[in-house]
Amino acid sequence: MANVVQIAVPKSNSSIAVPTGLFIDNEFVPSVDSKETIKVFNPATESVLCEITAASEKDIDVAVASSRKAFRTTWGKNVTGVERSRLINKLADLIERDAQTLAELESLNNGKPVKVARDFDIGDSVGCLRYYAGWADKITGESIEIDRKTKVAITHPEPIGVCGQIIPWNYPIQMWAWKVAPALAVGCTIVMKPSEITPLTALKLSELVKEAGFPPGVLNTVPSLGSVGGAALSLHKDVDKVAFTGSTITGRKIMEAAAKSNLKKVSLELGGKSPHIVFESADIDQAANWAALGILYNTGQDCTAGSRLYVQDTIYDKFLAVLAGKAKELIIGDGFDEKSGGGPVVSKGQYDRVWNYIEAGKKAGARVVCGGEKRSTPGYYVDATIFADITADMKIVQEEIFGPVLSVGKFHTEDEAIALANDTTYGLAAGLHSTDAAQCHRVSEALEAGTIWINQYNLLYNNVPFGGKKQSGIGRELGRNALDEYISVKAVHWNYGEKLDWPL
Ligand SMILES: NC(=O)C1=CN([C@@H]2O[C@H](COP(=O)(O)OP(=O)(O)OC[C@H]3O[C@@H](n4cnc5c(N)ncnc54)[C@H](O)[C@@H]3O)[C@@H](O)[C@H]2O)C=CC1
Ligand code: BAL
Repeated sequence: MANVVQIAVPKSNSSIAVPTGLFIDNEFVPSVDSKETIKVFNPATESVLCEITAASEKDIDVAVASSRKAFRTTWGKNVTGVERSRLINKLADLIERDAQTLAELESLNNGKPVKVARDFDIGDSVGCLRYYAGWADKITGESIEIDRKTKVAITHPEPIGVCGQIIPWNYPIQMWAWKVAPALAVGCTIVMKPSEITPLTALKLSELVKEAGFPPGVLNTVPSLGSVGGAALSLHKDVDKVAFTGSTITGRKIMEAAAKSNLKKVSLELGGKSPHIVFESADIDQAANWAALGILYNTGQDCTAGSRLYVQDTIYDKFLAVLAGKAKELIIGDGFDEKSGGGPVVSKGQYDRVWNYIEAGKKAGARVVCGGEKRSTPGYYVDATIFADITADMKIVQEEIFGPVLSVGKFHTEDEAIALANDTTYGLAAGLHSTDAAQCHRVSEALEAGTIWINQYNLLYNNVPFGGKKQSGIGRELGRNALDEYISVKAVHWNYGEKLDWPL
């Protein structure tokens, strides 16, 4: 297999050179013991883009050993926060320099529009790296008073060690940045396993990690099947922490593997079935804009997708009509077409999964307000689909779909809205629209979710923590809180004056 493949960029005469090997010790290398490859597809055309090396369990061992060596020698506690900050900022600069190419590659592999990948995913990722670069030299411990005459305790926030990072396919670059930035800022080393569905930008970013000047082994990249590389990382006895974003079912497997192996620290950012409530006092046009964004952004392939919408009965019909109009306005099309606001879903597997849910919704008797019909052209496209008059027992109301499929129901009282919203095993996010300030406060207090949006939806900021309650996850990403996920606090007790009388 070629070490580098050239991937043609549509509507241009250019191509993007993508390394196909495993990135270990700052070099692209073949597997040590396997000839397995991963076929990478373009979801807009259903065609194969290239084949890349699939890491085996032995390759994971090699990558972990390399990251351990770097942790003990060139990174970890061997490098100052100022230097870590400088390197992370340099990496951010290089990503910003290559934003257009990275966005085109992201679009080719994931389907999302180039402009969305460039201006949102990559723009946000650069900001994320810079935010954590700012933290790198400000991670301090404290001195704790015990007895001023004799003793003090000092805490040292130490990097936890070698981190396995397992990321999904819905935001391949952004999830990479959310994981990599705080880990590097603290001084951890990383074995990154991108999704087997979207590994290309993680490989391209690895070139920039080397160019930025990070020592070999600080960040290794090992594309692999989840059941091979992901499982091996989770079970590895020399991995100190696994950070994961993906499905709840896989999150559960990772926790089990951590428990069975070395009790490594685990942080999980999992699925959701997030409720979005519109009260009668809301600005209807604005609430409809946010509700449309909530379910259609990234073609609904978003852990925070506002996939259950509850509208007060007094405005239900009017709101549905406005919302359906907004949903039809968004163009879901080719990622290289400037007019597209959304692309295809990521894969044949995801396409089939989403259509199974749409069929289940129809069968269960939910009313189709818009969408719900397949296109006859190639590409894994799913048009915005809104189901109304839902009931709580329907599969489309209970389960995460991860596509542009919205379930809408009505409520009469505030208490009823809260009960419907919280009737889920998930707890990632929730939204509400109201112009009654007391109601905004009351309802946001009552909603069981890690993120609540009031009169907006789906906006996240690098300096605000993000994560789930209930079965949506453990731990927090973004903000200062994410640093704690990569830190092990050491307490040093220092005696400079107390004499111990013996025996007791
Ligand atoms: N919370 C989120 O952002 C995401 C949620 N999902 C949900 O999961 C559904 C299924 O998508 P999948 O791609 O199958 O998700 P998944 O959770 O299986 O995949 C996410 C990552 O986990 C890895 N993985 C898979 N099995 C593993 C294992 N046994 N041990 C360790 N790592 C493993 C995969 O290789 C990938 O890198 C989606 O339809 C969606 O509902 C999927 C991706 C992201
Ligand atoms: N939108 C938050 C990141 C995620 O979907 O995984």
